[in-house]
Amino acid sequence: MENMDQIFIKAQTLIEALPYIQKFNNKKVVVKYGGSAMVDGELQHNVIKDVALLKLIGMQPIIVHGGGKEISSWLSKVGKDTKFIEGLRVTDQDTMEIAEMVLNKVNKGLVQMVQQLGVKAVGISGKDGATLKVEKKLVNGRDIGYVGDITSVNTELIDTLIANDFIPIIAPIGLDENYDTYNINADDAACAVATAIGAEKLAFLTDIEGVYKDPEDKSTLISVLTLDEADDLIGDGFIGGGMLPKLKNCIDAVKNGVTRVHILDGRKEHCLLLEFFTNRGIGTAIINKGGLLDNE
Ligand SMILES: Nc1ncnc2c1ncn2[C@@H]1O[C@H](COP(=O)(O)OP(=O)(O)O)[C@@H](O)[C@H]1O
Ligand SMILES: CC(=O)N[C@@H](CCC(=O)OP(=O)(O)O)C(=O)O
Repeated sequence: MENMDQIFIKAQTLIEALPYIQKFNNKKVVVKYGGSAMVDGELQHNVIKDVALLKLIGMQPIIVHGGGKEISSWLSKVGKDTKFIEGLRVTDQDTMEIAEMVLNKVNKGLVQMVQQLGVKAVGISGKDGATLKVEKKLVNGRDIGYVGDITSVNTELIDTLIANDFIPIIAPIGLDENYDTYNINADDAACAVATAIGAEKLAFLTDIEGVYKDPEDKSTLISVLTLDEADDLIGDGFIGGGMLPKLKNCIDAVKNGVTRVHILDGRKEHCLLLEFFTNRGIGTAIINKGGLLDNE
């Protein structure tokens, strides 16, 4: 049984959250939920509970999800090799079909979890309502298949869902001008959506504490990165794998007016609540030089 001290600490935590709850009331926040932080069911339920809480206390959360690990696992089950170039999956037609099936499955699984908590959610992909239009993305001039570069975001469907109290849950698939299906890096999709809807916050949940100068050395975690510092880290080759598109998207999001962009460890219980509602910032915040830190 809880003693009075423990109950008092809980009450204090709620009071500490009050100014943030007021500040973010009715504000749109995009949560990019990466496949690396989806690896077990309990973890997913915890993340989804936090997002549902954001909604119930008056914020407008939008989830953009990945599922890269699950796509790779299904590709290997059917005996298909998978290859990444600069953090992007080389996507031929068969890979596209499997990626779409897996992302739709992940999407509906997340919808199910939100609904189970008594909060309304609708799962869509970028194809629905032509939300995400793309053109073929070239990597250093190289064609890597059906990988889309977002050319426009039609926010009509997202806005309608928010206006009707649903949490939109978006899978990173888009259509090109010929209505062909394209695979979109989920970080690209989250950044484009956050920018288009004028989100106040964008939080990337991944499987690492934040950006490290040296990922092998846990003492090199960077808590705040200005845009110039982030550019330098990329230029100096400190950033690899899936962190590369993520950090590039953080830079773009800040440049395009999203004031608070964070990379958080989605494996850490309640990382969203800790970042949003306490003055103990966690993970890496990417800010404009001179920009306010999240919880200032
Ligand atoms: N400098 C760095 N700091 C942090 N992570 C890095 C860095 N360089 C490469 N990474 C890798 O990027 C990964 C995160 O990207 P990714 O696996 O695509 O996540 P998600 O599926 O959440 O989008 C980390 O697990 C880490 O291995
Ligand atoms: C083009 C491209 O790379 N698309 C990604 C889409 C899913 C994704 O980005 O998932 P995570 O956020 O879990 O990495 C892929 O096929 O893996």
